Amino acid sequence: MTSAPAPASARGPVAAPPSADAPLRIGTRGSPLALAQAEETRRRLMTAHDLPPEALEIVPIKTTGDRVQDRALSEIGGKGLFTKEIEEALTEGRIDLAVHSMKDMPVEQPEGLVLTTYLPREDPRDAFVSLRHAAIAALPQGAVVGTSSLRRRAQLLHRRPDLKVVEFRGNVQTRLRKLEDGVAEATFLAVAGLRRLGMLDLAEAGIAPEDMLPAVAQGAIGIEQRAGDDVVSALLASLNDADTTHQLAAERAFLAGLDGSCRTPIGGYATLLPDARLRLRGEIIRPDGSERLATEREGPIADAAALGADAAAELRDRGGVGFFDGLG
Ligand SMILES: NCc1[nH]cc(CCC(=O)O)c1CC(=O)O
Repeated sequence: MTSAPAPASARGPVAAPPSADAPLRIGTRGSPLALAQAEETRRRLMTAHDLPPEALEIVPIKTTGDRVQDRALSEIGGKGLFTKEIEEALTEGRIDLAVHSMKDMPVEQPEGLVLTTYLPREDPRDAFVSLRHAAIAALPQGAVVGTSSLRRRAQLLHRRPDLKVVEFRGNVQTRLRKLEDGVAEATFLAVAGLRRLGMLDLAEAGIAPEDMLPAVAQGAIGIEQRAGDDVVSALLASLNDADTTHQLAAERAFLAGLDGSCRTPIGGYATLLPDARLRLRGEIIRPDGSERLATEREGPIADAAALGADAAAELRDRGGVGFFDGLG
């Protein structure tokens, strides 16, 4: 027996808007930065749908990356460290959507989950943070710099092979204390994170992308949901930023083409041009900074992903097998 396609409401009565009794649950990491990003998402949903704050519940979730504080992130392994537990909660229906720093998101999502919404991107640049020095160029010979990012480490050593890089983990407050304690002369943080935390005054000016190419998706917040959850899709639809979507399509295709993970120093940043075009800059750097390979693509935004994949293929060929070997 055949039947007509099920109407959209076949899953039950037409969903009521989120309310204090049945709030929309927003999953996030519990760090101050992650909570600020979840709050921004909540504010945007409240404004877009005229909802009271109680209709949107923020649910903090601890991830492996939050739990493991004593080892370098690159040792524990790859991307997904900050997303796995949150995605499990989403799949199991304990939350309705998840807010992520796109920089920490693997290029592929687990079965049944989709990234549907990018908020307007914040400043993508890295910030130089130091209590004594104004910029990288002002650091004395042999100075110690703290970072846990393989990309920043490799980029820095490429420019300044004399510097010594030490592992620097923890949240912004922890890292600042380390600077005060003299563990390092300087560190780097994303301008976007500092701004969202209201701590931008800590940083000297952001570093121009020409001098330190940002990580793929740095500064962008993405919202993940269950595929086919029409209620959540409808609530999120008006929040998506088209420019950010095009930038990330190019950058994430570039990362995917390089099989990027936390273990690989990769920079990728796309900017929009007039006439619906886009420019992607990408680079790979050996972990010790000894070699940097860079490329650029320009084309219509409709080809964003193809431009990213093409740039990655070029660098893969030029770098050859083993380019990323030799992690210190
Ligand atoms: N890996 C941690 C992380 N993930 C996203 C940000 C910053 C915010 C952003 O890029 O949107 C940070 C901290 C930092 O790099 O300073």
